[in-house]
Amino acid sequence: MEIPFIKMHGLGNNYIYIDLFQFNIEEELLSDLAQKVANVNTGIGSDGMILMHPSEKADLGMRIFNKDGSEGKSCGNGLRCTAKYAYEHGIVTKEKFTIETRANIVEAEVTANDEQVELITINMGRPELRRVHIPMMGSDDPEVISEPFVINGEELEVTAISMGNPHVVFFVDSIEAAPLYELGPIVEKDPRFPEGVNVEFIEVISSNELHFRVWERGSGVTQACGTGACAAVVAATLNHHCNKNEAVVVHLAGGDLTIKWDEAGDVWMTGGAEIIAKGVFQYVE
Ligand SMILES: N[C@@H](CCC[C@H](N)C(=O)O)C(=O)O
Repeated sequence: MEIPFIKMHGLGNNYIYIDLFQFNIEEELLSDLAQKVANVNTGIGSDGMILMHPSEKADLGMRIFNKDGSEGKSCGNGLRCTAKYAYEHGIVTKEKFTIETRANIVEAEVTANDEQVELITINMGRPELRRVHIPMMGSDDPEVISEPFVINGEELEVTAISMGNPHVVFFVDSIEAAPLYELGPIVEKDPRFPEGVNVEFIEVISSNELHFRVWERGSGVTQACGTGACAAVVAATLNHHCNKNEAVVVHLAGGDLTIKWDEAGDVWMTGGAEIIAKGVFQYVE
């Protein structure tokens, strides 16, 4: 089967996008297709696959599949890329519009110059702090803020948050020394997270600046994670390192995002998105 695709990235977090306004794929093929396109040796190579589709509830919809074929519920970098593509390809005709994900409906706003989108701001909605909704097992505390967490025989502290998808945040003294490859895969699959978890390490530079690295559920180390950057700022605020209503620059491996958790409780993410390539994938089931 010949499947038209677009490859896009947000700060290096790259996905194969399929425009389902133009083309349709059977549901039962999606997980296998995601694994095949993402394979760098026998496919195109990416962090996963994203579908952009018509929606009855919003101006358009987006679904994200990780590299291992599992489906995530939200993707911050994917939302900015989807917003850029939708505006530049006439799926939407206004600068402000809505996108439905499996987690929620978000509001996107693009800043364009000569019809080319330069910057995208997404209102990602409210973080979910309740343990049962992250979900995370463990103590009876209803929220997970600086909770002792023993892993690999070491006692660490974690803050856990859902941004529509689960995140666990570790504060480290130096981002260079963050045990990303050592702890990332173990924490992702730890039984305390029944749905798995995205694992983030943060070094606090100041109340307006964080360094950030991520091990993503279903994809491993990526250059950036938009929902992860939002979770990082929420975690840093809950731990009194950052302040509500103040913009925080998050330095990810692939570039910077600006995140703000406002007084009303919504988390705003601003950053860029790029189209890399368009082509046709030869899919063999
Ligand atoms: N890269 C993403 C998040 C993708 C989904 C995640 N791995 C999950 O399974 O929850 C982002 O930019 O937010």
